[in-house]
Amino acid sequence: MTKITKYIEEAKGKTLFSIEIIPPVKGESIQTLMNNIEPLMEFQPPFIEVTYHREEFIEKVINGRIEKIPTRKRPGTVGICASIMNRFKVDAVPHVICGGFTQEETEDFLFDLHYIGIDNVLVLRGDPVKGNAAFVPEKGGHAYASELLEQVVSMNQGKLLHEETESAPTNFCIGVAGYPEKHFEAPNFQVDFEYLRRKVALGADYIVTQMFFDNQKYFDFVKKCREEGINVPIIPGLKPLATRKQLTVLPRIFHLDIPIDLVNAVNACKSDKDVKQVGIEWCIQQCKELMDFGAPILHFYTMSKSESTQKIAQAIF
Ligand SMILES: NC(=O)C1=CN([C@@H]2O[C@H](COP(=O)(O)OP(=O)(O)OC[C@H]3O[C@@H](n4cnc5c(N)ncnc54)[C@H](O)[C@@H]3O)[C@@H](O)[C@H]2O)C=CC1
Ligand SMILES: Nc1nc(=O)c2c([nH]1)NC[C@@H]1CN(c3ccc(C(=O)N[C@@H](CCC(=O)O)C(=O)O)cc3)CN21
Repeated sequence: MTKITKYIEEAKGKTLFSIEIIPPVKGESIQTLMNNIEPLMEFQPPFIEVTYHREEFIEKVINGRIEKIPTRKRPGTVGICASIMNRFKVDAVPHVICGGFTQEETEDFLFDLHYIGIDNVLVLRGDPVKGNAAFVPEKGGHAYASELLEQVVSMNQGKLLHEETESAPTNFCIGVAGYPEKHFEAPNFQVDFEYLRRKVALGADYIVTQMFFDNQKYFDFVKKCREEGINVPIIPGLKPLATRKQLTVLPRIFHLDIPIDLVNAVNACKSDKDVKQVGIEWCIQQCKELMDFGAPILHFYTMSKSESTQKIAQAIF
């Protein structure tokens, strides 16, 4: 399988299209997911990213006592990756997270990916368990994406956690997350930026950004990275706005600003059907500017729904 950085090199400046999907809720048909990916394949994404979802805790009454049961709402990241590679003949890029994994479990997980022919991973810390305010690392696991990244780099060098002898090296191309409007937990932009710098210094091959609705945030971020010697590709992450509720939900979850013109356009809408159209048009405009700027790839957070992304891709590719 091909490395993301190679796809970018081979495109020779042409902007590529990629998508991110989430595994289905357990019990839902995988066919629904495939039916949503299918219409986006005409835009030839070289890869599809697949998110990873950690356990959640549900409360159940067992023998008269309330117990917390760990359960996974969206299992199957590795299986979905394999399925996508088989069916669409594109690369799948799984998210690999720190949360819920010991280092040993991470090592085994990475071997599974390696064995099914995955050569790209997006290395993340991951979100806190649903309902918890703060991220808590697993005992014997990683607390930050940079630590997990070091483990992947070691495996690429044939070094395992506990084996004395050298292992056959893996060959992962490693992506990391970057935040044009800073990560929500970081005390300020500069502090967050220093951690990004560390991730790249340790061997990250490319950056995928958090979503943004104001291109200037991305332009400034890229400029800052280049000035500070971060020279890896910076892939913008885009989410077409789809509901009025997202005007408040997205800033709350992701700590990003929504430009006044977009807010006004959404508030002028009569229904979410109209909001969807506004979201599509806004995103098309963003994409055009990002292409002119020379963004290597436009990466869409589709949430496994194809409609808005398909319309946007039709307008720009
Ligand atoms: N493309 C994207 O933007 C994506 C982002 N995410 C989410 O992003 C969130 C964070 O993940 P990452 O950015 O991978 O985490 P990270 O480990 O790089 O950073 C997490 C937070 O810790 C801080 N930090 C990093 N290293 C530190 C250190 N050594 N000491 C003290 N503080 C440190 C950072 O400033 C940031 O606030 C997660 O919630 C993840 O699920 C998920 C999927 C894609
Ligand atoms: N902190 C964080 N966690 C993630 O999992 C994540 C990021 N950031 N940023 C990049 C991608 C994009 N992701 C997402 C996640 C959710 C929505 C979303 O649309 N959420 C719902 C609201 C969900 C809620 O109410 O909890 C929405 O209606 O917009 C979009 C992109 C997942 N990834």
